[in-house]
Amino acid sequence: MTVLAQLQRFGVSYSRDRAVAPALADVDLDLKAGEKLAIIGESGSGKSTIALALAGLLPSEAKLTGSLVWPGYPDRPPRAGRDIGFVFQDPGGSLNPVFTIGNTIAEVVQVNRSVDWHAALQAAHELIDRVRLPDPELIARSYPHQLSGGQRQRVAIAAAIAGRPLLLIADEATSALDTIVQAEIVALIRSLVEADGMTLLFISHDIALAASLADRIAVLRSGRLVECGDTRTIIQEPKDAYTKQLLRAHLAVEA
Ligand SMILES: Nc1ncnc2c1ncn2[C@@H]1O[C@H](COP(=O)(O)OP(=O)(O)OP(=O)(O)O)[C@@H](O)[C@H]1O
Repeated sequence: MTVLAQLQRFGVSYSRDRAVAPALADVDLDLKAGEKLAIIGESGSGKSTIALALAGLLPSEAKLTGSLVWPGYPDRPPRAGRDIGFVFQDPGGSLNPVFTIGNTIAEVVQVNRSVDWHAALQAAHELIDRVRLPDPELIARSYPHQLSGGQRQRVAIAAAIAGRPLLLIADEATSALDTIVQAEIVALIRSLVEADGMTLLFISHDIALAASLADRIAVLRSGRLVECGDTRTIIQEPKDAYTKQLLRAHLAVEA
């Protein structure tokens, strides 16, 4: 597999109240083209910071160290919105409440695919169908508040893939959903990513959920990468004490 993005001794520090706080330090991580990579770790471990760095969306005051390169894109790194689609935890927050679902998705299509509004709306209906929402015509005319949380997340996924991205980043995309809807959304993400040959970065605090989807798992703790390997090895033969702790905590919750 070719490397899509490569982090080497990569670090990010945010300034807060004139103090500089490291959010990531010395991270060495390759994101391979076409893989499903999960990043797991507790709240504040730096997961979203990696996602924002890849998407070029870190705040301008963030201080970067080490390197982040896209070997296949030496002149222009992939751009968020078109080349990189994002799905966040709170679909309500990423959908404009006064736009219909159809207009929201069509706008993303139009911005990224240089088509007229009619074609963009048509593509929006097709995307609504692709994320397996019933009655695309009706959904397209609906507003976000008229949908359930799971349906809104499907819409957010449709908007995220509307620009035909090469990389989809799902940042705690299922955390606000109940277990059954969570499994449905994970299955949807998997099928879309595999059908379109996208690379997936799946960010979660839930090691079991990550294992159900990912080819590889990277474990972050306090801004440092403690372990990274293929999913089976991480789950069956974790090397790091923190990974073992995450697995034990999951088993305790299951019990
Ligand atoms: N814009 C910012 N300004 C200052 N500090 C920030 C900023 N964004 C994140 N941080 C800090 O950086 C650290 C890593 O945050 P990050 O959001 O990457 O972690 P996370 O693992 O994604 O957490 P969560 O699962 O809660 O979203 C945290 O200590 C956080 O408070």
